[in-house]
Amino acid sequence: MSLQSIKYTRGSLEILDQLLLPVQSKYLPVRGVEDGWKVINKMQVRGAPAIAIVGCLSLAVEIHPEEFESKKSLRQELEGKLNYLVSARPTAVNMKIAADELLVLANDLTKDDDVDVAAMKQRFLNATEAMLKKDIADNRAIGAHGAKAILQRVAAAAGAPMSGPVRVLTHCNTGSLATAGYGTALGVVRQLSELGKLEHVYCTETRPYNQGARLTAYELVHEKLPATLVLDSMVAALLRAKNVAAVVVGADRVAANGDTANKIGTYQIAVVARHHDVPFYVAAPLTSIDLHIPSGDHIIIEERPDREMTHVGEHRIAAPGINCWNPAFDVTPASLITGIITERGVFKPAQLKEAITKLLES
Ligand SMILES: CSC[C@H]1O[C@H](OP(=O)(O)O)[C@H](O)[C@@H]1O
Repeated sequence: MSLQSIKYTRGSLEILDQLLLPVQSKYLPVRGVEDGWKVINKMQVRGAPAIAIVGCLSLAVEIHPEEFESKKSLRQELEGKLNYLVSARPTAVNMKIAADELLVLANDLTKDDDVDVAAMKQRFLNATEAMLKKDIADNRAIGAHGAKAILQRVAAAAGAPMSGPVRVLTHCNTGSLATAGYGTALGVVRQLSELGKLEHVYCTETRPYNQGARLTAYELVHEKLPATLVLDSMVAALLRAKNVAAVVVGADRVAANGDTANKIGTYQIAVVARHHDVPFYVAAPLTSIDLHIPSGDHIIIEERPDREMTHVGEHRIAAPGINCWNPAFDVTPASLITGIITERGVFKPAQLKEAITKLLES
């Protein structure tokens, strides 16, 4: 069993085909941007951070063997292919943010007379490769901030100086299979476990792609964490019966006001959590936060093929001819979010824009 979603050395990229998990662990070669776009669009690799990393590394492996006649021609190639990669899936912002940052780098290097075209290509390759280590470091920081925030919140609610082990609920897959490693919301779960403070983690099935049943359960079993799979329809009954201390989920795009687009079903979990007075946290790196949009109303929600709902593999489970609505994400309003856990700290939605702006300026 492997939890490494991405295998990369300079000139070579492979991704773990997540459509085959948990039954088969198979790596696919990604030889360039066309392959990168396809494996992202087909969700053979998925997860907001992993999408950006695989997209950018697919460009890196494509340009690695190429010689460019000028910096201008290299920059033009980079811009066209980065924009193409952004189109693979519209909701997660990470690929767009990565593309914008790499284009700023390409423009700066184009203008720098002390940098020749070979050096410019090397600098670009270095920048894409740095995303792998940075993502894992960010996730460990998210895990630490998130575990501390949840334990402090639980202790305060109990009027106790410290919290004992807690039960948490998570949705979809936000672990090593959605990132370069460790995970975001699942990174918080891992950190709680490392602190000896994880009594139990519940993961939802997450229909129709079943990221929870197929991927999160795979990760949790692999690491022998105390975990139980629940159906998406069980969340209200779970929060009523099982003393869940907190909900922690991932994000695909967080708007400036804290509204958060995440896997379909997240919104109704947040509503149920509010009804049961269970704190609801979003765990997301700064690379998932889009300060360019004021609210969740501006987030494009990807709609995916009906077949993802009507079939499980080759087996039809829905009546032929029935209409389907298959949005891959929904938007949870900031009013239902207790805190947004990032690698730079935990922020209330109302604090987010000012706090992140200051961090980005510093
Ligand atoms: C850290 S992954 C963030 C996010 O991405 C997943 O969506 P998908 O599986 O469609 O790529 C899910 O919404 C996770 O919460």
